[in-house]
Amino acid sequence: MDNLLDDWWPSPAKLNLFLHILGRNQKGYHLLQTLFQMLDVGDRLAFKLTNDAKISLSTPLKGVPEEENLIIRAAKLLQSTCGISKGVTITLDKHLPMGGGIGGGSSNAATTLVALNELWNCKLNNTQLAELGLALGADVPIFIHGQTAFASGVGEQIFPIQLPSQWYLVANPGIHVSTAEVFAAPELPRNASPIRWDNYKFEETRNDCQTFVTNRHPEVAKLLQWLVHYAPSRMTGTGACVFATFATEAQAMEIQAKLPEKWTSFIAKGVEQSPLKIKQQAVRAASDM
Ligand SMILES: C[C@@](CO)(OP(=O)(O)O)[C@H](O)COP(=O)(O)OP(=O)(O)OC[C@H]1O[C@@H](n2ccc(N)nc2=O)[C@H](O)[C@@H]1O
Ligand SMILES: Nc1ncnc2c1ncn2[C@@H]1O[C@H](COP(=O)(O)OP(=O)(O)O)[C@@H](O)[C@H]1O
Repeated sequence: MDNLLDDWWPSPAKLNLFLHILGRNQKGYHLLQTLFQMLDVGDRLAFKLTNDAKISLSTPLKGVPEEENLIIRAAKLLQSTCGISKGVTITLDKHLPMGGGIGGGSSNAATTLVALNELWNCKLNNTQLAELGLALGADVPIFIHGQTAFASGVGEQIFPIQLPSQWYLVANPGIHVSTAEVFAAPELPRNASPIRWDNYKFEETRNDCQTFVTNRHPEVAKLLQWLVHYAPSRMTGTGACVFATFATEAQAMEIQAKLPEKWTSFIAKGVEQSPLKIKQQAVRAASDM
């Protein structure tokens, strides 16, 4: 792990170990039950404060205009909410595939809110930060709380849990799936019965977006068929990434070594507390000293 007090702030990935769609709210957003598994790997961001009010990103993302980048949007939202006169230049070290269902954009937004809350001394608590973050994306609150958790509502009602230690091989079919496009599909099932968290078993759950996405994108179906031969596997979020579950890192590495080269992949450990939460606690402890 990086030095907890260096300039980098982690921006980890998540998996949805299952995703059930229960219905829709008045705004048309889907009401879900899901299990967010925090991972120990992801992007990282660094923040250099400036004395003018300008907010900029020194590492633009291809295909994402600066004003639409969730990092810039998060920084501007916090700056205006807290009446901050300082600015910041942000550096993004991007590793996570975009549009993969592993939450990269939402995680980047959450890391920006958490880091700048400390660096600008805004003094918001995590509940307030999560409320702000929800305006940027449904997945931002879970990354602010930074804990593996069951979630309901649009993902903002969070119930942290402990899972047995697990390793994941996360594979990318090389395509980008739009969340908005999946949720706009008329054929998506939207009538799941609520499950009780204390009865959770992976094999009794599913991802309600998976059939639609695998029908629409045969490459996701092929990848899933390949992985499921070796380990329990499923699509995460609205895709396109797929994960396979293992008890040890060595088992995950063994299957990764067999994965056809056309599919990229990474191995991650499932963690109870995200690297961002651990960094936030370390920075707060250091400033209390
Ligand atoms: C479905 C999930 C599960 O983790 O996965 P991925 O996007 O990571 O795959 C998320 O809740 C996604 O959250 P996020 O990616 O932040 O979505 P948003 O930007 O808020 O929404 C994009 C669009 O998807 C639709 N949307 C999103 C979330 C939701 N619960 N119901 C919806 O109908 C809305 O049309 C919205 O305009
Ligand atoms: N900082 C960012 N990182 C990644 N994607 C971003 C970012 N800011 C805006 N986006 C936009 O959000 C979309 C979804 O990205 P991402 O969160 O990685 O996927 P998903 O929601 O499927 O996990 C991207 O295709 C991109 O257009």
